[in-house]
Amino acid sequence: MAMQFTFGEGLEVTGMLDVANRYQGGPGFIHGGILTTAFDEAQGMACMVLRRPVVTGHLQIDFAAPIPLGSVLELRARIDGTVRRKVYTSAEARIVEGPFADPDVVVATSRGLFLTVGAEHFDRAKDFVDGVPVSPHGTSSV
Ligand SMILES: CCCCCCCCCCCCCCCC(=O)SCCNC(=O)CCNC(=O)[C@H](O)C(C)(C)COP(=O)(O)OP(=O)(O)OC[C@H]1O[C@@H](n2cnc3c(N)ncnc32)[C@H](O)[C@@H]1OP(=O)(O)O
Repeated sequence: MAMQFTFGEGLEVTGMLDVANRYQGGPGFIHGGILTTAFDEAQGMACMVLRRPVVTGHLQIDFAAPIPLGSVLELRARIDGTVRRKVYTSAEARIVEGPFADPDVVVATSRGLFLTVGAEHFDRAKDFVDGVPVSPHGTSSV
């Protein structure tokens, strides 16, 4: 998605997303799944301070306002707390450039539970991680 991330003071991470035309859902607006992916990325990135791999266990998005194509979204994400392997995160999105830009208005929010995992979690994928997965028909399955 080519998001740009910066690590601020404390535990907050800021991600920027250009809402490109290819991210369209309904006519003129971002697809909800794209916005969900952006939150997943931002909140996953916020977990990097733990210096352990994490995966998303649960993600809950509140779509508060439509987000137009051509805008620039700022997502601020952070860790709210940890319990054992559970990492509780949250994030908000604001339109900071382009159509409907207003840095005081939160257009979407997210709460996510991430789980720290060991290397064995990804070991199971080692046979198909080297390159694009291929179907039995020899074509990309992505
Ligand atoms: C060195 C640094 C590396 C950095 C590296 C670079 C990173 C650069 C950032 C990139 C950012 C990308 C961010 C995208 C990240 C994905 O998109 S990951 C892909 C999507 N997610 C997945 O594929 C996960 C699939 N699910 C699973 O593999 C397993 O269900 C999980 C999540 C690992 C959990 O399984 P498990 O390890 O067996 O966990 P389990 O022991 O059952 O439960 C542990 C605890 O979590 C709770 N729990 C587990 N699942 C859930 C759930 N879904 N809901 C609520 N509670 C749950 C349990 O109740 C339990 O709670 P406690 O008993 O401790 O109170």
